[in-house]
Amino acid sequence: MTNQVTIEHLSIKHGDQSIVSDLSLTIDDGEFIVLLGPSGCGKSTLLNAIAGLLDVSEGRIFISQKDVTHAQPKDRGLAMVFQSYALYPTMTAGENLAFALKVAGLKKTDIKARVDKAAKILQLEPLLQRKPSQLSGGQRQRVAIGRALVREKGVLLFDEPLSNLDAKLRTELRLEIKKLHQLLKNTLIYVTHDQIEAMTLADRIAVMHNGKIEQIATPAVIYREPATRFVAEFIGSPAMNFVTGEVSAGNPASQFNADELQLTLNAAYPQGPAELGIRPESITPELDTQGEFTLEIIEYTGADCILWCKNNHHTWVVKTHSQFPGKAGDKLTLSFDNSQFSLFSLTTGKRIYAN
Ligand SMILES: Nc1ncnc2c1ncn2[C@@H]1O[C@H](COP(=O)(O)OP(=O)(O)OP(=O)(O)O)[C@@H](O)[C@H]1O
Repeated sequence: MTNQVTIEHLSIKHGDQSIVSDLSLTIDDGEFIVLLGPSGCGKSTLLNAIAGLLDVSEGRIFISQKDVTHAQPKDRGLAMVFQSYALYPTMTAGENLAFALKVAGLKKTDIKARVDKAAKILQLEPLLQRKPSQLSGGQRQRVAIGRALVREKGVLLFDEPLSNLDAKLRTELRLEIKKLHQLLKNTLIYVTHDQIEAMTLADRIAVMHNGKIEQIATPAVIYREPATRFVAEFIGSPAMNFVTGEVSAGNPASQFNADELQLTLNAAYPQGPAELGIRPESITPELDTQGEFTLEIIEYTGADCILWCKNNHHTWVVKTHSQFPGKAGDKLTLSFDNSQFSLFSLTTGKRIYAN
């Protein structure tokens, strides 16, 4: 049986407020999908609807080709991991892992086999006798993940599982989740507002905004070819630079003209007003006493330097190597990579593609 998840024209309301509207999405068997978006965009609402924890107003949800739109959570063929762990505090880690299987009436030997297997995968064997209060945050979350694994469901849902952990533990557990997916190949739907988590874990990222999916694509496509201005600005740190101007004809390539920038593009694009977006690492700085840009601030981050450069009242954020010799007040020339940029419509915010 394949563990595909299909969502068709899903709408969810709270009172008369629309939280998710007409959303459709197909998640392939074994795929790792991350739902990413700013706070309040509806990610958890969508996940909870898939889990069966809230009612949907319109639309259908299919799991493994079965219509589960109105099915009980336990009958959907999925298991969920929550941000808050939700472990039973009076039970040991081992009892927490076994609990749902006991309730489901599994034989003792089967329960032990499944608990032992999950404990081995998650390196929980030495901790099985401890209560949650005797575990660290990372260990508790591993128990919570184990509790979902022992149920041996084809679809796993994760709701911001790492957000209660400190940065180092988050990185460690992120890797464990990735390994886990490579090993088990479950279909995995993972909610986060952390773009590093999304970029590193996902086969495809669904970027959400106001209850809709703005773009669903591989991390590389989301980063290099954002479909909308919103996605372009939301993904990447420091954020993409934007400048409003005019695309004019040129043969074979168009020209982009703004007060702050004139750039010959790499191909012919539809003429007219547009917004150009360019990532900080697609701009190359060079010290030049005759340069038109002034270096206002230089930030050293260890691996890189972030430069804040000004011309015509516009500030450009540039990412360069950590050995860059400039200092505040220096004059610069900036070279803009004309193969690594995005153009957006000023009216719709949608990406403008070459003719
Ligand atoms: N029970 C509820 N009643 C009314 N409004 C709700 C309810 N639950 C959520 N909302 C609203 O629905 C919207 C989406 O919430 P949701 O929790 O899905 O967002 P999210 O993208 O997961 O955000 P976060 O990252 O902050 O968890 C928010 O505006 C929220 O205020």
